[in-house]
Amino acid sequence: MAALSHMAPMIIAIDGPAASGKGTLGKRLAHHYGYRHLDTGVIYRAVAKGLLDEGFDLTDEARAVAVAMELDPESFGHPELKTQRIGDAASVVSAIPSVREALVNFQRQFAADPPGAVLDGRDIGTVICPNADVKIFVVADPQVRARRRTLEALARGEAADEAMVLADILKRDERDKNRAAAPLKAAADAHILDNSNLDIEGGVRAAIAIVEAVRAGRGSSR
Ligand SMILES: Nc1ncnc2c1ncn2[C@@H]1O[C@H](COP(=O)(O)OP(=O)(O)OP(=O)(O)O)[C@@H](O)[C@H]1O
Ligand SMILES: Nc1ccn([C@@H]2O[C@H](COP(=O)(O)O)[C@@H](O)[C@H]2O)c(=O)n1
Repeated sequence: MAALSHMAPMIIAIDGPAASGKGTLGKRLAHHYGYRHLDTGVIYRAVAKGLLDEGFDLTDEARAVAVAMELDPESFGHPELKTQRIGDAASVVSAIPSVREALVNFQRQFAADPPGAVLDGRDIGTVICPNADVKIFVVADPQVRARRRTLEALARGEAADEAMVLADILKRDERDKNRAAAPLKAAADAHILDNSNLDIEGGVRAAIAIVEAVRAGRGSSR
C-alpha cells in the first residue's frame, strides 16, 4: 500500500458503462492508496430491491424516494443485489431525479471523509464530485464486457448466456446514457481508460499511472 500524506482527503472518481470494470478498479485503487471505496451502483440496486421486495412499482416515485432515504448501508452486501434482475431494476429507478437527489448527500459525505475515497458509478465525476482530484472514465468493448460478466456468473455457479448478457448491458447503457438526470457520460476533464485489451493488473497499473501523473502535474503531495 502506498502511504500518502494529504492536505485534504483525495477523491478519485471512476465512471463508465455497465461491467466495464469500475468496481474492480475502484476497489484496487482504494487498497493501493489506503482509501475507502464506495460502489455507488449498489445504492441504486438497494433502492430497486427495496421497492421490489415491498411489491411497489419501480416508477412509484414517492415510495422510491422513501426507500432511498431509509437505506441501510449494512444491506449493501446482500448477494441478490448483484443479479441482472436487480441491475435492470436499478437502471429504471435511477432515472427518477428525486431518487438521485435523495442519495447525493450520502455519497458526498462518503467522499469527504478522510483519508480519501474512491467512488465508482455513472455520475461521480459529473455530478457527485465535480471537483474530484482525479476522474477516470473506464470503457471496454461491449462484447468484452459481456464475456467477462458471463464468466463471472458462471464462476458463481449461475447459468449465463453471453448473448443475453450483452443485450442486457447494451439496454442498460442506453437507458443510463439517455436519461435526463445525471446521464452516463465522461466528465470533460476525465481520463479515458480503455481496458478492452488489458487484464485486471494492466488496468490497475494504467489507472495508477493516471493518478500519479495528475498528482505530479499538480506538484503537490496529494
Ligand atoms: N481489465 C479486466 N480484465 C479482465 N476482467 C476484468 C477486467 N476488469 C474487470 N474485469 C472483470 O469484469 C467483470 C466486471 O467488472 P466489474 O464488476 O468491476 O465492473 P463494473 O463496471 O463495476 O460493473 P457494474 O456496472 O455492474 O457495476 C468482473 O468479473 C471483473 O472481474
Ligand atoms: N452513480 C450511479 C451508479 C449506478 N447507477 C445506476 O444503477 C445501475 C446499476 O449500477 P451498477 O454500477 O451496479 O451496474 C446502473 O445501470 C445505473 O442505472 C446510476 O444511475 N448512477
